[in-house]
Amino acid sequence: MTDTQNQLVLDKVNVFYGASHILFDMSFGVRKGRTLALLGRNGAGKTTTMKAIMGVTPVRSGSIHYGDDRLNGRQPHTVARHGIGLVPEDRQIFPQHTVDDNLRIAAKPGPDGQTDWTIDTIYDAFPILAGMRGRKAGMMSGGEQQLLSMARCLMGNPDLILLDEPSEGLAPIIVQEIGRLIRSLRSTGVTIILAEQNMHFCLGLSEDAVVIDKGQIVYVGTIQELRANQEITNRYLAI
Ligand SMILES: Nc1ncnc2c1ncn2[C@@H]1O[C@H](COP(=O)(O)OP(=O)(O)OP(=O)(O)O)[C@@H](O)[C@H]1O
Repeated sequence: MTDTQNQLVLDKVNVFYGASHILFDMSFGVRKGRTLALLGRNGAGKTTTMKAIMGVTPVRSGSIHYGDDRLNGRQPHTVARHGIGLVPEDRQIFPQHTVDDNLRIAAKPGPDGQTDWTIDTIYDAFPILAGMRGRKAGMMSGGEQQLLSMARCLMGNPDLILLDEPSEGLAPIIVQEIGRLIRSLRSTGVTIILAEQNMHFCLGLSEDAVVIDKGQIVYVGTIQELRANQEITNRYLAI
């Protein structure tokens, strides 16, 4: 696999929070149109990796490239303008606004002017949201808010989506719905990084996998090879 096939490349990325060294020489690539599972236990550094890509958390050394563009050192809104969308772990919806307003506020064309996702295509893809478009977001269940957060990200017509633990703490029925959505997103050709603690959730959803532990990469390969690698799964993943 050469770097030219990669849409996003992290090369020896180091991140600190104050004096604490959090990510250590993190290097991996994500290929266009593929889904990569970013796996690791609680506190392994998955969210920090996503925040570093988005420009929310500064990178001390190393580089993050998206195609030919260097992302590190750029502001989050500039990274977003390149076509990268984050669905954050804490969802970041506007609780006082309706579902419809939450979606309309997030509407913008993608980096090449594409507008595949509109309020209508979103409601087609997210029938649960269509049924509650007038409801205040703060009055929705956690799972419904997670769907809204994903839908808000799509309203920005991204080429690369960072999904931070979308299944965490949710009822199985909503986890299934989120899995269905990720599968249908994949069929649109979008690139996805899916941060998860749960490898099994990622099995039918991703081709590639990176496992991190204490801010260091301990596995890069396919998810099927990872599944068969008991040494890594037992040691670094909560199964
Ligand atoms: N703002 C912060 N200041 C200091 N340390 C932080 C901060 N945010 C995270 N950390 C630490 O950085 C490490 C990585 O955290 P991170 O949230 O990236 O992990 P994670 O793999 O996403 O885990 P989780 O599943 O808990 O979200 C942890 O040790 C965490 O305590």
